Amino acid sequence: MPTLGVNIDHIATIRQARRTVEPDPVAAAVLAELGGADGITVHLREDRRHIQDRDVRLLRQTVRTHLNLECAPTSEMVAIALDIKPDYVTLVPEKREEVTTEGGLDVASSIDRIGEIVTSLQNALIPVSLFIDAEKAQIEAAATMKAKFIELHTGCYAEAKDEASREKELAALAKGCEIAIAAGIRVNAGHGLTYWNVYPVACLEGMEELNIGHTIISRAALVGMERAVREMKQAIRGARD
Ligand SMILES: CC(=O)[C@@H](O)[C@H](O)COP(=O)(O)O
Ligand SMILES: NCC(=O)COP(=O)(O)O
Repeated sequence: MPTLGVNIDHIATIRQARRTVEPDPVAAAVLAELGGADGITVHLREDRRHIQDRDVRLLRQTVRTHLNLECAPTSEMVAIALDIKPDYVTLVPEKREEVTTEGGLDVASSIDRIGEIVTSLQNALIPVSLFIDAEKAQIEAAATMKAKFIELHTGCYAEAKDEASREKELAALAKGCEIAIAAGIRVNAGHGLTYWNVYPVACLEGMEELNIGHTIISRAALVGMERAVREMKQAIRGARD
């Protein structure tokens, strides 16, 4: 079974909605690890819409499992990664106006530019994962760059509208795993996975780690609601510890 990397971006989304100090993603990472997370993932976006530089620096010191820093392949982000030294870096595409990551990184069209970034990070002993679609040309480009990992983008699978399309997307992910593993690349996957659609992806041969965020943070907000209200009632009564 694959391991679970918990993406805590959207704890920071809630904090940034008020530009305050709570909820703290660093505290969320500790709780995620207590719950069994095998790794912590954060996406430091260029527009800093959720995770902040301070979060990544503190997480580097506090995460006890492994820290996966997702970032765009830009010189600013490479400099941050080289300074902070996460356990691995996942290069992802980024558009300022998008609501969430749309599609995988097109590494096949930028072998020289992205290959240089992969080499500089891996020379600094930071393994690189490339967040790509499960397409042969993209996987072969990742192999050319000698990236240690790929992360297969599961968004199309997650958004499939009917069973036939979901099966087609799952088959593409399975084929992607097969091609990558044959090329000596380790395989992770993520984006849009939920409690309801995760199992078939978890069963794919050779899948190492699933990075999951939004659905876990959403569920955490709901399963914690009753207790949070009870604690506020106690606080109003002056009875909170
Ligand atoms: C690359 C990826 O799938 C995650 O980083 C995801 O995008 C979560 O962050 P956002 O919600 O900011 O897109
Ligand atoms: N790389 C995918 C990720 O970290 C989490 O994506 P999501 O579960 O928030 O869609």
